Amino acid sequence: MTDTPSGLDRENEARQRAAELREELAAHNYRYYVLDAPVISDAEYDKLFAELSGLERQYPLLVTPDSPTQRVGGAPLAAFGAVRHAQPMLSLNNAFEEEDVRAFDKRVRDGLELAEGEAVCYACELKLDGLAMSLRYENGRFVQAATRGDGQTGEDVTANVRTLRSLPLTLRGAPPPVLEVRGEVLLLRADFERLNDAQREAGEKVFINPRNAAAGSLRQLDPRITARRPLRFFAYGVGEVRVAGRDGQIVDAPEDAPPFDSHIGLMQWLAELGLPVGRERERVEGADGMLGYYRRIQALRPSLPFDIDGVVYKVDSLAAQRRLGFVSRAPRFAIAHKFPAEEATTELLDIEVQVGRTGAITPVARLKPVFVGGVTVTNATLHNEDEVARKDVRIGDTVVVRRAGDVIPEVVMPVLEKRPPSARLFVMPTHCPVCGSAIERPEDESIARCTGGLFCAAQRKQALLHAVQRKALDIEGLGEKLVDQLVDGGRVHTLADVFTLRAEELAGLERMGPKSAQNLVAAIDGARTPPLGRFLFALGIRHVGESTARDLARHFGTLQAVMDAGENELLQVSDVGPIVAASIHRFFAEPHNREVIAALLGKGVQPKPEPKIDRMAGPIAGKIFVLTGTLPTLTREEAAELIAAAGGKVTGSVSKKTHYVVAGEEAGSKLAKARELGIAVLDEDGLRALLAK
Ligand SMILES: NC(=O)c1ccc[n+]([C@@H]2O[C@H](COP(=O)([O-])OP(=O)(O)OC[C@H]3O[C@@H](n4cnc5c(N)ncnc54)[C@H](O)[C@@H]3O)[C@@H](O)[C@H]2O)c1
Ligand SMILES: [Zn+2]
Repeated sequence: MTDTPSGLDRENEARQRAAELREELAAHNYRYYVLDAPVISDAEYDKLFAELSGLERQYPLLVTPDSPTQRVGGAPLAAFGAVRHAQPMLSLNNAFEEEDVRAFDKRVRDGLELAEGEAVCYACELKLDGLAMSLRYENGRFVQAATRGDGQTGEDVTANVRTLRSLPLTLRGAPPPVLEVRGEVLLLRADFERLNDAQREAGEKVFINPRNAAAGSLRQLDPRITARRPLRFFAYGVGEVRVAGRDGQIVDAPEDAPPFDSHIGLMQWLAELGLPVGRERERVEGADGMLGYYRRIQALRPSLPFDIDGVVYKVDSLAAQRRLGFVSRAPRFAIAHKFPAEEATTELLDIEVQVGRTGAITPVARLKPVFVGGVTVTNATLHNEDEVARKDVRIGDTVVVRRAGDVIPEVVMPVLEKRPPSARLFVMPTHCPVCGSAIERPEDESIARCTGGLFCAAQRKQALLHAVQRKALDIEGLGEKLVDQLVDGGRVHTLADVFTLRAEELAGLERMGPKSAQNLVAAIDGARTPPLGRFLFALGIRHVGESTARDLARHFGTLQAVMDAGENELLQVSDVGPIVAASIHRFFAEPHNREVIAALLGKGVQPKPEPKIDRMAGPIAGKIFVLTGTLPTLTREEAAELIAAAGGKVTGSVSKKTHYVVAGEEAGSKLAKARELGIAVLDEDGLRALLAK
């Protein structure tokens, strides 16, 4: 039996596998589209889908009409009335790699029979990650809303969609007799967080992601529930359109009487009718144009107010779109270029605990390595004990892991269907795994802490790493590995010891050569005169973040003055409340802390006093700034520091209270928001001019 399988055997095998895949995909479709309760990640689904498409390409006879590759979505839920779409609602083909985009451009050019040098114009859009919706307007009035369903027949969700505040019930301008608008219904990320908080509080099920929450909210049998969820709609196309023709007859658009002849023109027209249309739209030329757009949006993705799972490219000319036409389940003139998935499922191998700088014990999930959000993830935070219990995550579970933008990867939830009988509950250890001290959890707090304090090497290491980070003393080259060696070797006990390190002894350590040892000593020397605010931040006083530290420095002027301040004096500082004041006071009352500070001063560390400023003077005093995008010469921290030094305040998000938005290159949604609210927008020069006043 050394023969390779015959062609027939292989085809039989392929037939069997294709049947399996079809069945599996159909089950996932049902869970995803009908129940809004998927059990595998989109990336895994896409993999199965690609496997089936591959088999069907290889053995075209295996294609069945009911194959998921030939159809869209899932069957409509019978509880809703059925709506037959006047024009089918299709899906999109996917591109994952650059080559896929180039191949798409080639297919389009071939389809349009273009000559070598002729480029195609594409309309590029965000691929909104919500659910597809068709809205029907007759003579400018909203009459019906339907989900995509299986593409031919959708669910009648008119009563629910009527509750969307962002949707016009009457169109503006000169609406046509019949207009079917196609678009996406979604929840903004912030609204999703709020919704989940509320669900949690009410002890109800939390949603995996905004898409899932939007789908669940929309397909409610009780419109009053939908009404309470702030769903948004963004248009990206049309279905049936009938306009008044030249001689007053009602005709199909755009063939006979186009009020628009390009996709971009169409979107413009929809916007003029008062419909919310997607943002960040761009017209580009050729494959390079599309790929450039992809990169710009990828950079913007974390700062967008909603989830997107890619971008969509559409041939801009509607005449060209008609010539290209459709394949079974998707148009030939468009393609979705997907971003790396932000969610994936993997196995939870173990739950360990990490000890933080203040002794906080964080359960951390050890995962079977999984590719998510563009990187391989092996650990994910579980926040705290209550969170583990609330999510009901167990060791041995298959879990959904999410890594969005630069955020720390997080375990979202277990896949209960896949829980093995051997799955174990997590038990919070009673003693610190690093120093053996008792772990305690005050009754009214969610965080358990190691009581070892300075005896706990884990806490000392974290405290050191905190002190030397860029925003504090900024000692480059003193990383985790080195701190581990210095603390474990007994060479460094407190921050003060760092300032006694010599190049010769450092050079002997693992991964250190004479050159890097010299550099590190130079970096340590350079950190001897930190601004007082950074020095205070470096001390790691509980509840004292970067900006509070700076406020303290400004208010008191010198280290001694801060150390001597009573709680009442501390309360005079802006944003310092009783808890923070008590924490600061307690910190400086602790003899050990005073000793460390004295030792630091003894080793030549001299915090630079910051000029006291009168927050009520100067043009910027009391003004609220938001920074966005990349400025030509200043880093974000530098700009923030300049603003703070002049008495302004920098916050993270744009609201009505914001006075100025400082925008650099690739500024995203914050800039748009500023424009929307009519807030003054400055570039770097503008900021400098304001500061110079
Ligand atoms: N996890 C699961 O079990 C499971 C099951 C089924 C499907 N899925 C996921 O759903 C995807 C397939 O779903 P699909 O068929 O809806 O395809 P899709 O979501 O990948 O793409 C088509 C949809 O994109 C939307 N869209 C967003 N922005 C758009 C724009 N600017 N222009 C045009 N359309 C835009 C439309 O709603 C359209 O229907 C799979 O790739 C998979 O990731 C997952
Ligand atoms: Zn400990």
